Amino acid sequence: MAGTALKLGLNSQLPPFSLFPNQHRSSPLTTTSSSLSVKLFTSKRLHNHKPKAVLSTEKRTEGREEGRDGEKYDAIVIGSGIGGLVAATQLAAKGARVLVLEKYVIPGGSSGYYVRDGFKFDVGSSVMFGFSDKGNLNLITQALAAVGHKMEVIPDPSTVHFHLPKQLSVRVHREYDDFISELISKFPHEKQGILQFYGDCWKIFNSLNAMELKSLEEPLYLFGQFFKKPLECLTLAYYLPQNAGAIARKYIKDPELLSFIDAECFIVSTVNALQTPMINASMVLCDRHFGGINYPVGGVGGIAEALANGLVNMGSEIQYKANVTSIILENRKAVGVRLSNGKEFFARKVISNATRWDTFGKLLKAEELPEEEKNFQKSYVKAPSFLSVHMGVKASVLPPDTDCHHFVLEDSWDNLEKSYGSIFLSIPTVLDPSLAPEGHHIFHIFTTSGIEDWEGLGRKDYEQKKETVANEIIQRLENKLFPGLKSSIVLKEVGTPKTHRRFLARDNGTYGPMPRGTPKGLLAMPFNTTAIDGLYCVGDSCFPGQGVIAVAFSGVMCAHRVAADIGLEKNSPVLDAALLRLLGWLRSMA
Ligand SMILES: NC(=O)c1ccc[n+]([C@@H]2O[C@H](COP(=O)([O-])OP(=O)(O)OC[C@H]3O[C@@H](n4cnc5c(N)ncnc54)[C@H](O)[C@@H]3O)[C@@H](O)[C@H]2O)c1
Ligand SMILES: CC(C)=CCC/C(C)=C/C=C/C(C)=C/C=C/C(C)=C/C=C/C=C(C)/C=C/C=C(C)/C=C/C=C(\C)CCC=C(C)C
Repeated sequence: MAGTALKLGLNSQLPPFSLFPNQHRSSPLTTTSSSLSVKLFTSKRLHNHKPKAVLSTEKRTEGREEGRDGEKYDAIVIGSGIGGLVAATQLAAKGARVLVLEKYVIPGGSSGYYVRDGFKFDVGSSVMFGFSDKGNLNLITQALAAVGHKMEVIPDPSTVHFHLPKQLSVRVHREYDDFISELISKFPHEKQGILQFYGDCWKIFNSLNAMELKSLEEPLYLFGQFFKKPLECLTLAYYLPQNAGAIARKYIKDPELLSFIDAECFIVSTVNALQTPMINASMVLCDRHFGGINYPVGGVGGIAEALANGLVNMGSEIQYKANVTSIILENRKAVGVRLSNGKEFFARKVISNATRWDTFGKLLKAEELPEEEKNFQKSYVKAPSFLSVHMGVKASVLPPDTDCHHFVLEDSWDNLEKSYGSIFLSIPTVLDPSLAPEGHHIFHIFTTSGIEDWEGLGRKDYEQKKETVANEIIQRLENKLFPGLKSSIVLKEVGTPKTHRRFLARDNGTYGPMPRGTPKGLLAMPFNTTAIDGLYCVGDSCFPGQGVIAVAFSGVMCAHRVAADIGLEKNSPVLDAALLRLLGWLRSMA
């Protein structure tokens, strides 16, 4: 096997991840061969699979990576975002032999990290759901446990502090009663409506939390759950096609409170409540109080490192700098992948953690877009990307008791969904000071921004525009929350949608799918199987959508469906065909 073999440990010296093209540092890893292989042959395979006869021609064998024992892999996963890694590790834990191919030099994708001058920055969100030690929805804890890892976490006393028009300030406390009391104190005339709306969210959350979470595309599991938990399943089926905004309007009349619920939804879906599926809204609006928001010690990047490490410990592999450029089809069945250096790998199943736009627009570019994907693209568009500013600041700029996460929308609710309209800010050093040099904090600021704003500019104009737009955002934060912010900055790096596109390999740098109009809840969202036999998708362009916890669930679902298809889990081909047809029909109704 080409490439350098190395062991990935939690404390391994990984190269700094950079979202920033101009300042990207070279690292020891970047000077080695074109694809790095991480292997550890410690655990025994739990089963044996016969290789498929279709791989026998000379041309196909040339450059083909043979698996250990001369077998090919059970599954290849394209990309090591949390969605891809959870699918891979869950499969490995079930006994499959998996190969993960990652374009970049470290795992994690949007949940990666990079280091600059002693500051360790999370690339994407620092708000972590699913990390508690109770219930069924702590999917990150469970994903790590499946490969023998547990991370130390720091409980966040609040999820987010909202700073909204007309000086409306709401802190989402970890304790549900504290949050509800604060909200009712701002809207006393809507006490009943508030209790009813959030009460409905709890009904859904409790149903989700009562279920064993596996693939909704696997009939034996799905029918089993209906049999074991009929009420919970019917509750979920009832809410599946509904959106949070419509339900909020049943109980609440005050437009400002409805706008607040829009903001609650916007921070997780980048759309307003009327377009946010009720199941997704309930998941986040309740889990933040049930399991709470918990920050992993050492930063979010540790999750992907631990999963990659666990994967290798289970006898599977991950290769970095492995840029998949196409999925190999044979008789319209996905049988392998080809890298930019011409190398080919073959497996029984191929799982793409690239977005659906990248998977069907680039990796399968020769293929006509399948009907199901056309329908997906009719229902969903690419959400805008982000402008992100990572800063190191002097600690003195923080007022006492500053919360870790903030959402700022100053003047008008009309700006909520506009580019640069609202500002997200995370200060993870409030929870974990080890991420910055002593006496300093990290500010990770981001705001929605479309790629069209950044294209067609010369190098100098692009750099200048980054500076101008970032400074405006910083000025707004200085005016609203942190007097003296500008003069406290010791390090600043600005990433644009182009940066996200380049380093995360996401079409237009998109944050994920966004409904084109008012969706029927989650009904139109595709699961993991695709119209191409042998090809599965995982990540945020699959059910249930954006969010680290959401893509972790898509990874769990994908691994279960793939495991059933390769005989590692029970399956029933007759029921499979019927359920997949039914689900396809339901999606076409949405
Ligand atoms: N700023 C942010 O907060 C931000 C930005 C974008 C996405 N997100 C969130 O991150 C999560 C996305 O997780 P995910 O698991 O779906 O995906 P991901 O984008 O995190 O990871 C995909 C991985 O696949 C790799 N990849 C893509 N194409 C490849 C190819 N052709 N060959 C090899 N590797 C390839 C990428 O390098 C990346 O590491 C979602 O929750 C999303 O909403 C957050
Ligand atoms: C199939 C049929 C037809 C029927 C059946 C019925 C049933 C049974 C159903 C079931 C269902 C289920 C199970 C479902 C599930 C779901 C889930 C789990 C979901 C989840 C979700 C999640 C989410 C969405 C999440 C998200 C999150 C996010 C996005 C986050 C983000 C964050 C950020 C951005 C940050 C912010 C920051 C600041 C403020 C600073």
